[in-house]
Amino acid sequence: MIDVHQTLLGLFSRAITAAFPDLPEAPCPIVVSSFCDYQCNAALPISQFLKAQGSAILLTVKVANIGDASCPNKLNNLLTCIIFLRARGSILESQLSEEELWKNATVCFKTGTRTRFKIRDYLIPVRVSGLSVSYLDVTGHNGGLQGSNSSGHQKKDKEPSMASNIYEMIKSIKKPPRSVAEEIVQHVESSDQVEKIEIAGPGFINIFLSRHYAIGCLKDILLSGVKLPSLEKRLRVVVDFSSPNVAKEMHVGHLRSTIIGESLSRLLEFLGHDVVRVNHIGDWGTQFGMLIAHLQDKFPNYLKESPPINDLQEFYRESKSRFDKDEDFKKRAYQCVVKLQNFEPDHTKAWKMICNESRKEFNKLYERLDITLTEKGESYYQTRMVELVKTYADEEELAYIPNFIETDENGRKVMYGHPNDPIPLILVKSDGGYTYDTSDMATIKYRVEEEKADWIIYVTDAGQAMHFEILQNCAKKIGILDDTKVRVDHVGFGVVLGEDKKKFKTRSGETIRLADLLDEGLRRSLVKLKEKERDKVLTPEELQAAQEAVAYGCIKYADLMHNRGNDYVFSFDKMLDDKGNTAVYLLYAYTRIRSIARTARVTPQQVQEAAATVPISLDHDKEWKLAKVLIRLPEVITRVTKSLCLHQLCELTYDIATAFAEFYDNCYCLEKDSAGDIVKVNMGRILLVEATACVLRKCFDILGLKPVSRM
Ligand SMILES: NC(=[NH2+])NCCC[C@H](N)C(=O)O
Repeated sequence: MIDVHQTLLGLFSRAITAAFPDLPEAPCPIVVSSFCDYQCNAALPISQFLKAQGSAILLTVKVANIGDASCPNKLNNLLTCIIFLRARGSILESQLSEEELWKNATVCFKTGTRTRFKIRDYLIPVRVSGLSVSYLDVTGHNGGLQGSNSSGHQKKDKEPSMASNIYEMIKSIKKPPRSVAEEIVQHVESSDQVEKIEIAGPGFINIFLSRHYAIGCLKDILLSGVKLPSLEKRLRVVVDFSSPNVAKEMHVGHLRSTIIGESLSRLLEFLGHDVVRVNHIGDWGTQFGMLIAHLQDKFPNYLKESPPINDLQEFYRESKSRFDKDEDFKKRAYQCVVKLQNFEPDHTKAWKMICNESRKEFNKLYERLDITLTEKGESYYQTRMVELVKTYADEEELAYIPNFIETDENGRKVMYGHPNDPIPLILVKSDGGYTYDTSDMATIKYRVEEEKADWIIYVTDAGQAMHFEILQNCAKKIGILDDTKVRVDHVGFGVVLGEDKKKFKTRSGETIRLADLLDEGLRRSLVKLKEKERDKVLTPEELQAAQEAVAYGCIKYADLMHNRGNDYVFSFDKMLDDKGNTAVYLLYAYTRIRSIARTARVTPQQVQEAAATVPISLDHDKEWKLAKVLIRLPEVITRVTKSLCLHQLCELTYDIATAFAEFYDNCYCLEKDSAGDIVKVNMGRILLVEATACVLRKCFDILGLKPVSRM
């Protein structure tokens, strides 16, 4: 499967270059294209809007015939445009906050010439699916397409002046838009994907996707699976996620990191990258001093006999309270840290025991949620931290290298990566100990130099954004990181809230144990299944598989479907609803799809044979609509690779399920006689159904949902 959207933009990019060879050799963010069927043209207000942003606009390419027609035609250009920007503003997503978008939207509205609407009244409820906004490089520079701005690699400083120059050039073409459009269309190479191109109104280009092409594409899916073209360059990607802390509790924040990190890893693996999934657990640091000291007191025989610590969190609380109250204990705790950091054998053994207890708990959770991770915690970097500090923060050595590190008024060795950084990175505490910063600095060095990472992704709560920003700045400054060679992303996420919109806690105000949360999910999903009397229909094995798929699937999906930057409200009631955008709805859609071939008694073998000979049926509107959603998968994957926002893939998955539901309601795959016996099987449609199952399964796989055939 290829990214049709990109391909079409490439096609037009080349056509524009051919039609206007004098346009300067520079990337020019110009074109807005919409994958949309509706009538309204959004060109004018979008142009105004983008021009105000300093972008040059040549023309709007409207890719018609893809997507759905849910956008009411009556709305005028202006409204359409704003809905459009709001619905899928990939340009805006990374540049403008929602608030700024609204500000601009209003400006746009005010400068428009049409009737005034109360924009907000119209906008919010409209769901415009199947729209995309992209930059198009007019000149073919950079191989034709300018990546979206969200990758962070764009040379932002050059852009505005370049864009306005180009804008001037474009104005100097001095042709009416319609003849500009005609000229461009004349230069479009013939393409498999395009059925026809029409010029509409004052000069909008409408591209109609070819059904023949779509049929071929779906047939490929049936015959060789959902596959993407091979990568230009396979990257080594370190995804640092989950990363709970030993002995402290693993909380919902870690759950989010685990879910998002796992899905991102799956997505990047699907693309063909070499993904290293790292669990950077907090298994080092001063808290181990008190834990070891407490272990020695509580289980003096620990070296001979494994201590029965069954509640590690309670153990942590006990040692913490001793540490806070008892000066002698505190002193001993500090000595233990020093011994541990010097790898003294008995202390190392005690430390290992404590870590093992934690690890058992973590692993149970990973197993339940089907998470794959390799542990390489903070402790792994101990000798590298020593080395790092020696190289960059040693008093004697400092004479020989540029003076990056300073000693602050508290006697800490600190470093500013950028003069604007509000706080420094703390490499060495006043007592000589290392910090979270020190270990992350040593880690980034290790990942670049030894792990040979091309891309490092940190998945943590948004609260750590500043830490990673400063870390990157410092790493660049001392030459550990070259950000033109290594891409670094902090994938931040918001807080999980309870239904009362406050921090997610138990009724009595304690942090929720993740194992309890999963158990509760299982309990509730079983209740739901029983309400529907599924226990009477399914075998015990099927029932259990459904129960787990629903419980774990709904927790994961509820997390992933929200824009990760926002806080989200954890509600079992909402996530277990079988109507609306939930895992339950999607899982049911999948079982329904699976049941069609089963009812028709068409075997997988027969599907394969038919795929090679019978044409897939795409004549009916609803068939066509479903097909168009299915072939958007590569486009969405590309987008998520840039934004690292998985809700975009959730949206597509939901779009597929709803397009399928419409198709299913309108198009019979089987014809039955009055006795209920099948008299005819529409194989062309069965093939479409099976292709839908393939694409949906791929989406499920990335999102961590387990498809079940019966539920
Ligand atoms: N390299 C990193 N800093 N990874 C993230 C670690 C997350 C940390 N253990 C926490 O619980 O907040």
